[in-house]
Amino acid sequence: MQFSHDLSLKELAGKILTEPSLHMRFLLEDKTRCQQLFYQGGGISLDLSRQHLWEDVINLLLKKANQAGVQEKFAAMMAGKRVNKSENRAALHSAARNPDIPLLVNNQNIARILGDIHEKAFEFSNKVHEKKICGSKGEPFSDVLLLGIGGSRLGTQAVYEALSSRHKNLLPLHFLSTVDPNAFIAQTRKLNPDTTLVLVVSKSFTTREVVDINLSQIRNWLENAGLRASEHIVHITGKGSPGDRISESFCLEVFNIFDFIGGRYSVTSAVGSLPLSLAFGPDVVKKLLAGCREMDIHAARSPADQNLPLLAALCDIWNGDYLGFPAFAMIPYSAPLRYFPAHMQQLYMESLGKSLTITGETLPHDKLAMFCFGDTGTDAQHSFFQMLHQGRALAMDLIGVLQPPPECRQSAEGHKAHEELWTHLLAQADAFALGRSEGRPEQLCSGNRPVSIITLKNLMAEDIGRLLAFLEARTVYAGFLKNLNPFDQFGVENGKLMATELRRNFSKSSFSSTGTTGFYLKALKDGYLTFPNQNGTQDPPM
Ligand SMILES: O=P(O)(O)OC[C@H]1O[C@H](O)[C@H](O)[C@@H](O)[C@@H]1O
Repeated sequence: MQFSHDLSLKELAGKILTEPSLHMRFLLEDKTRCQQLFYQGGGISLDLSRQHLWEDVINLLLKKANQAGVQEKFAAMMAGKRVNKSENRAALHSAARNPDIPLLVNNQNIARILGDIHEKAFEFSNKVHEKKICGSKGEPFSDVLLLGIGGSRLGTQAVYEALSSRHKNLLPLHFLSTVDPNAFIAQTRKLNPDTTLVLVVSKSFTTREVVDINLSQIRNWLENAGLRASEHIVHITGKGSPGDRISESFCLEVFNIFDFIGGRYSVTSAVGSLPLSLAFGPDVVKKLLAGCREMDIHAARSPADQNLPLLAALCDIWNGDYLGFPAFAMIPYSAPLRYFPAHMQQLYMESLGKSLTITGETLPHDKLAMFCFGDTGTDAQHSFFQMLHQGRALAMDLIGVLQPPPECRQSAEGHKAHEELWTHLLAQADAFALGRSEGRPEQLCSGNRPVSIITLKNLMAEDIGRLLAFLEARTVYAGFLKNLNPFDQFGVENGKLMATELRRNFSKSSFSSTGTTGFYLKALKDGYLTFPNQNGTQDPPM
């Protein structure tokens, strides 16, 4: 790429979109380039060869990272500095996986405090498994129902599903998040209240859906079955929250989480360690934490040009801010990873969905973070991939798992299925990159879509920990590169405030709310029988 010397990232981006010789199909012919863009670290690999990258671009991106001081900021985060400026808090999710290395913040060893809570969770889980803690009728627990939403549910569910494929499930976990009564009915229908342990996970313990509606429905469900609800309910909540200051007559046990670990970063706090140790036993959780720790160390200590989460974040900045891709799709070619895209949606978009920098500048529209969405392969190929091949171009993350499930060792069909899965992953990666230049006009594909391939060795707890911590560190690095605060979420508050006002109107039967909102409130108040209409009059009952 001779001409690229002395050009800025913006000028290079302009060339990429107009210069035919820079099409991915030519870049991929350069084997040395491909080797250089294949990275390993923290127990995973990251293949950036199908990105619009070559040495000069990488160097300019690394220079940008250096100027922004992102590695210093990352180190400050891990050391407990108050990197969450708007809330004046530290962001110490990494301390939750490193209990043996003291981390002193305000004369308190935070790592030990978090480690002791894990120990308490492990002890509690062991007692449940040993049937020393049972339901109020004396029956051993057979199921765990987790009430929680957003960061208090998504990460744990993603990890639970992933671990279920390789680790023995001692107790099944069920999840109830939304306030929709259909969800409550569907979940409780399949559970026996006598043998159900309920974990209420809410950092604030003020989230209406969880602690006001679903928890009271669950209490009634337990009490109507003749049980003492308090002996079936455990709180996982913020230190000092309303759920922490509760008397023993209300719940069996309280496990604390802290304001220095945000919800979407909280899987490796008690938010995940208690449900996951109930589900798989403490040893599996310890391995999950060890996998996270390995990636945390890689993310904190590797030089920038070998640092996988930082390189992935730089790629996000390059694709979004310079090349103008509006979104990236995360596609795990692995059914057990099916909830990771949902977890990443919250992690990435709640962390980076902001337009004001830490220093108060407004980001221009074309510098806002990309959307993130996803689904599993090969299913996604048969739903929305058509658009990605020939419609609006996006960036893609394809995630593959090297080793097939152990059951496949004895089965030729199983091996064949695993190879077929990888064939699809690689075929899609190449199809997005190379496109199709021969055939009828409607068959042509322009290609040149950026794709990263992330590979895990297996789906053991350590592998899942590495992936989890990689996604977290990549998100944090992207936030630091954009000079955003990746740890607050004030936008979410606005919807909550609006709901408070509507709830008030609803209870006063006041239907003068904005626009058509009053029509809906009235229709609901009228007994759910009619569609809302403009006149406030009733349509005939359905
Ligand atoms: O754990 P809770 O306090 O119930 O909060 C649950 C969720 O609430 C809000 O929607 C926040 O935006 C999320 O970050 C948080 O994870």
